Amino acid sequence: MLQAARLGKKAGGRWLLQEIDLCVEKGEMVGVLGANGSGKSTLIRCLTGEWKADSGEVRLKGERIDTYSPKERARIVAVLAQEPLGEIEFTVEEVVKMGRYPYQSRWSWASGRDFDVCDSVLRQTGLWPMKQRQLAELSGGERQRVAIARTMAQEPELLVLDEPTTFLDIRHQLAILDLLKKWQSECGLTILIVLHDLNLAAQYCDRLVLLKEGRMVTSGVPKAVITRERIEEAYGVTPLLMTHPTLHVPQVFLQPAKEEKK
Ligand SMILES: Nc1ncnc2c1ncn2[C@@H]1O[C@H](COP(=O)(O)OP(=O)(O)OP(=O)(O)O)[C@@H](O)[C@H]1O
Repeated sequence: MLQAARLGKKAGGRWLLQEIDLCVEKGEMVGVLGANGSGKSTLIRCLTGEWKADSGEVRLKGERIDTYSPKERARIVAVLAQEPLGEIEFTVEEVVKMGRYPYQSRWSWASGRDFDVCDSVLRQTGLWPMKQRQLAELSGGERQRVAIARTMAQEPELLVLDEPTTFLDIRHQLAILDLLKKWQSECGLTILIVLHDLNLAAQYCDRLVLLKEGRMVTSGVPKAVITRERIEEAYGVTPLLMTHPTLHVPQVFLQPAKEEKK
């Protein structure tokens, strides 16, 4: 579905990203991890064609990403950026309908299918009861759910999300990740997701990619990536690791720095 070879990005006279080789297979959920400033958003921007790479290349379904028109690309890839939706003057339903723009031409606005898809997405995301409300009236977490619903209405083959759970409480974090997982298994959706929560990443992702200072430290199944050595290397903290009692994936426990004995 998505492939990067020796990908690099430069800005302000330095390399933000270097030598990234990555392959995301159809139907996989791949998590991108790394400390603040390690290059996760830069990687996402280059992989989705928002930024042009300065070295290497990105291929989407075998074709170079820069050969797609924006509308062609939007029928394959939906992106949920890190910046939340602002307090724009639209209703929830209107924002979700914006997700249908790649399927509409100048001459044909919304069709019956566009309405059906939007209704189904509003119901699946629990937004149906608030569909007539103005976005400006919603909480940050509710607005985030609307943003996710808009990407779902786009019916992409590849969904790219940059920290989608940031503003959500634990119930809504799980609800959104469960919804993504259901969508992945029922429709063969491919997901690339930046997550700060290592435990959720281990629970939901098939594979993980760990970045440090713009380079890939390691990639692989959660058990291979979330190890004491790798976490220490990437984040500079020493975690306690245990295995999740039912899911059998690694889980990270943090501990305060020990005070020196006087
Ligand atoms: N347009 C830009 N010009 C110059 N430097 C940039 C630009 N955008 C990002 N950077 C720098 O590139 C590095 C990686 O930034 P990026 O946003 O990709 O990190 P991140 O891993 O997503 O961080 P966070 O977890 O804080 O969101 C940072 O040092 C950042 O300051």
